[in-house]
Amino acid sequence: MKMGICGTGVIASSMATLMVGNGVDTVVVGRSQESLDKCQQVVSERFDFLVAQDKVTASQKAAAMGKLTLSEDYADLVGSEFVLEAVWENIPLKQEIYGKVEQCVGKDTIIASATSALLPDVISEQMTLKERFVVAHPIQPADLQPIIELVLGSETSVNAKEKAKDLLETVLKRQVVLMEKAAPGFIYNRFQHLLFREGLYMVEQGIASAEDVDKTIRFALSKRYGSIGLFEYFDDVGFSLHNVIGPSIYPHVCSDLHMNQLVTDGIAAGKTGIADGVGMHDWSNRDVADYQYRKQAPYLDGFDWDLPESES
Ligand SMILES: NC(=O)c1ccc[n+]([C@@H]2O[C@H](COP(=O)([O-])OP(=O)(O)OC[C@H]3O[C@@H](n4cnc5c(N)ncnc54)[C@H](O)[C@@H]3O)[C@@H](O)[C@H]2O)c1
Ligand SMILES: O=C(O)[C@@H](O)[C@@H](O)[C@H](O)[C@@H](O)CO
Repeated sequence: MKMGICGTGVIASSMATLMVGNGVDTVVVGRSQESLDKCQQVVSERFDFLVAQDKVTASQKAAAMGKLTLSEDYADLVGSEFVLEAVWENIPLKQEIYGKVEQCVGKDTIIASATSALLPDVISEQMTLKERFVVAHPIQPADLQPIIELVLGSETSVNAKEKAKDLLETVLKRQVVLMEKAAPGFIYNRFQHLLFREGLYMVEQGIASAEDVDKTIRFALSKRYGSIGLFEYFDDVGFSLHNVIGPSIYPHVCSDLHMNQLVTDGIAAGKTGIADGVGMHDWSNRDVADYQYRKQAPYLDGFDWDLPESES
């Protein structure tokens, strides 16, 4: 089995880890040797983490890394069953990438975008064979988090849908959520960005601190919906109470259609998050390594890759 990835960033690196970790011959196409080397380093570090967690042996890591090919040449994608585009969330760039990929792969190759929110019909509009295009939206940490949202374009064929779903489920061991209709942000990001917007709004309005918003999401909302479904609880409480409570809240939540000022101010000030040491939190006195571990920990029990064994 051969797959390809276009891009060398956060998602490309984690999806490359997932692919080679499930025995897939994987070609990562990047725009510079420097970015490709960085991608390979991140994949190696991902495996080092899994070795440290006793999920992968050093021999299995070596076998998996042996399935990773780095290239600046799209022609090396030839023979891929599935090519994932994971470049910047920029429509013209994505469309440029698809044009390059289509010149190098067969007509039955699935071309997928990892886009967080963009509509498949919009980003695939310049493609020659739109019927083989899908959105396959992973969720961080993309190599461990099992859910992947599969979003079809209006011209995506039934064969392409079935092939994409099968590859994601049987080869990459994902739990596929197949959208009934394409909608910007799909399911996950529509909810996540509502949470982001409202949390930012509450901090801006002095209603709550970033710390208390985090605490409420972590220890109340996530705990509840980590074991029961949103609508299971909705039915548990019953429509009548929601019918009273909901409308007493709705007029007071943030309904802005633009990004919160806190964020645009932070970008202007170079205070954009962990990368800058300060964002909604001051990371100078927070344990980033602990945060990164907590981000992965929930998925380690379910780790079930078909790891390749070393030939040696
Ligand atoms: N970061 C996340 O949490 C996340 C989660 C799910 C989906 N996504 C989506 O995945 C995609 C990639 O996001 P990311 O977070 O990995 O971004 P990133 O910034 O980490 O990586 C973007 C990559 O695009 C590459 N790139 C830019 N121009 C290029 C070109 N001309 N040719 C080839 N490569 C080029 C960059 O070198 C970089 O490797 C986006 O569509 C994003 O919305 C991101
Ligand atoms: O949360 C994720 O992993 C993804 O849904 C991403 O698409 C990404 O984090 C965006 O939400 C960032 O705004």
